[in-house]
Amino acid sequence: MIGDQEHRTHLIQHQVMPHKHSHKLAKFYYATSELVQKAIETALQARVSWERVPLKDKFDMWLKAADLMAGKYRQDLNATTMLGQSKTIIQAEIDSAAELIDFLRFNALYAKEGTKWQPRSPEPNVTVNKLRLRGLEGFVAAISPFNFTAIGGNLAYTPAMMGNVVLWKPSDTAILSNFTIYKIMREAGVPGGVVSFIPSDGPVFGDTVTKSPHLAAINFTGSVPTFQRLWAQVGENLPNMRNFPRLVGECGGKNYHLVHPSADVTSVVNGTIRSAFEYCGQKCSACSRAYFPESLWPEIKEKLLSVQKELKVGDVREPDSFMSAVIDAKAFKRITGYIEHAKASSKTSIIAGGKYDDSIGYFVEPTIVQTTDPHDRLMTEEIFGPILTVYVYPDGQVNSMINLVNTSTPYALTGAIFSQDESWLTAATEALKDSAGNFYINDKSTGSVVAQQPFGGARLSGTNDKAGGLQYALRWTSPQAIKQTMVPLTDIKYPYMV
Ligand SMILES: NC(=O)c1ccc[n+]([C@@H]2O[C@H](COP(=O)([O-])OP(=O)(O)OC[C@H]3O[C@@H](n4cnc5c(N)ncnc54)[C@H](O)[C@@H]3O)[C@@H](O)[C@H]2O)c1
Ligand SMILES: N[C@@H](CCC=O)C(=O)O
Repeated sequence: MIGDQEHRTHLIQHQVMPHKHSHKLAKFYYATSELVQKAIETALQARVSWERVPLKDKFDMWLKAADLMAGKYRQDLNATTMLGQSKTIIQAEIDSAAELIDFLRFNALYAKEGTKWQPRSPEPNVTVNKLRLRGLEGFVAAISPFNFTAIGGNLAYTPAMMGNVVLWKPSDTAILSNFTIYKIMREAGVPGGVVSFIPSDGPVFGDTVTKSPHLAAINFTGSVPTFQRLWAQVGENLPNMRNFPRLVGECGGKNYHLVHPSADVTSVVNGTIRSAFEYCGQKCSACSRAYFPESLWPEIKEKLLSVQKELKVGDVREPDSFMSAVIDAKAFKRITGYIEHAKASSKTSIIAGGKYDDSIGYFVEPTIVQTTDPHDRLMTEEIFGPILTVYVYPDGQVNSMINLVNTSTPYALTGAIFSQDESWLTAATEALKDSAGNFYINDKSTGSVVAQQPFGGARLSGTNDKAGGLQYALRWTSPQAIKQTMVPLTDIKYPYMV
């Protein structure tokens, strides 16, 4: 949707359940580069009137949208997320209804709080001295991932709330739920052209927006290679740009659970299973590598295996399914490639799961691998699937594990440490300061909540702009300082010369 118009182009995209043979849910049409260009022009025109809408009226629209999402459209959001993205009932609810509503309400609140602060001038002749928060000059390109419906809504609509116009490219595999958000926001009063909803091939969209001199910002969540490519393209096109575009990118992770010999085994087992396997491990925060002490390993192993056996992998419409199919054929191929690596390597053994089947859908068993090599690709590369790799260390080496955890991957998204020894917890928390943007103590590495644990990581995990936090909304403004006096400037002399 560009402005109020629906455009139909050559390439038809069907949104289907990751269960291959299930019904088609909807048809979408991919935008060409010319259409993306047209959307840029429409956005720039819409910007003029959108900027004039008072912030207070925008907040009212956002709160109205949140009410619609909590009320009459809650089932639509949840159902499209379940069927389109293969989320179980509970995983859809915490994402597309709850988290999205929180993003809308808390960002409005934080923006309101953030805009209260004003600079002061001690000069008696200065009648106005203030900071005006403007939208960015140009347009914002919001590029969202498949795995959280709420993230798509946040990437597009938080910049819009702060006065920006946005081109929103949803992920190919989350189009239907994302379009549902778009329609609700229109019903809540957001005018056409403020956010244009543009399903398109990634490179077609990325290449076009990064060539535009009017690109003001990219708000991206997805994988490291995609963000690196966009960043490089912006750099190449910088000489033609009117701005230095603001680049916000939240990317991948290789999230860890580091367990001390004093840890509570039940918390470790339950936290690790939930973090590694909920939504098939397709959360950027999912635990993918675990470090367990030799002394606790027999008990942890027995319990992990017994819980893993109980996890039902099935249709998302069955309430007792713990997880379902992975998102698409490409993901299935990537994930099963890691399982084949685990089978082939002499340093790894599969201790649970390991089977997969794409005859009726892209199903992969929750898989636990034990390795003797803490630098194996299974311990260092983002898999984004239901595979947990475990390294068992001699208890005496617990402190060298801290250094290993901190240095063996290029990521720094989430991590968790488990221990009942408070002095070790204090020392490890300090030593692991830069290893994770979201750090957990005796809790799993997933499950951040908007406004409770603002989310994002550094190193190659992203620019750490903390979605769901106080600063996020203000990131989408270009502040202007205004000073006014009505007293004539009568002289060029400095005060000490008078
Ligand atoms: N840090 C976070 O907050 C966070 C949250 C969710 C997901 N993620 C990460 O996202 C990744 C999974 O999501 P994904 O598979 O959708 O990622 P992806 O990088 O494949 O795709 C993300 C988006 O970029 C688009 N895209 C692809 N190529 C493009 C190009 N050349 N130009 C412009 N856009 C392009 C895709 O179509 C999609 O909309 C994982 O790495 C995960 O860790 C991070
Ligand atoms: N908010 C989510 C992470 C989002 C990334 O996929 C969590 O903490 O589980």
